[in-house]
Amino acid sequence: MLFHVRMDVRLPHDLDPEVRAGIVAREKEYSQQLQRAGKWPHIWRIVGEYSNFSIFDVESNDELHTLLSGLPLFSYMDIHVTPLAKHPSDIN
Ligand SMILES: O=C(O)C[C@H]1C=CC(=O)O1
Repeated sequence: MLFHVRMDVRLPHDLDPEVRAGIVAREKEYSQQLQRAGKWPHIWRIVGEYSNFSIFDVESNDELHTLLSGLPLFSYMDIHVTPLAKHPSDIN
């Protein structure tokens, strides 16, 4: 199942810089692990924003929720999920 996910990062401005760097480093490792596993096949920066558009390829809503709620930045993000279905005009 494919999902389009928008993540808007909202880190507090007064967060300790070392804590922030640690969370961001763990987020990168977690994200790249899921990308290597094929669960997170696309991630794009939204120009001018601390936000991304991503595509997740998972077995179920529950799996997506588990993966998203495991993000080290989870409590610092607004996340919007859109389930995707095959378009009838898609030739692939
Ligand atoms: O920077 C972001 O968009 C937030 C987050 C998603 C993956 C990652 O490494 O950081």
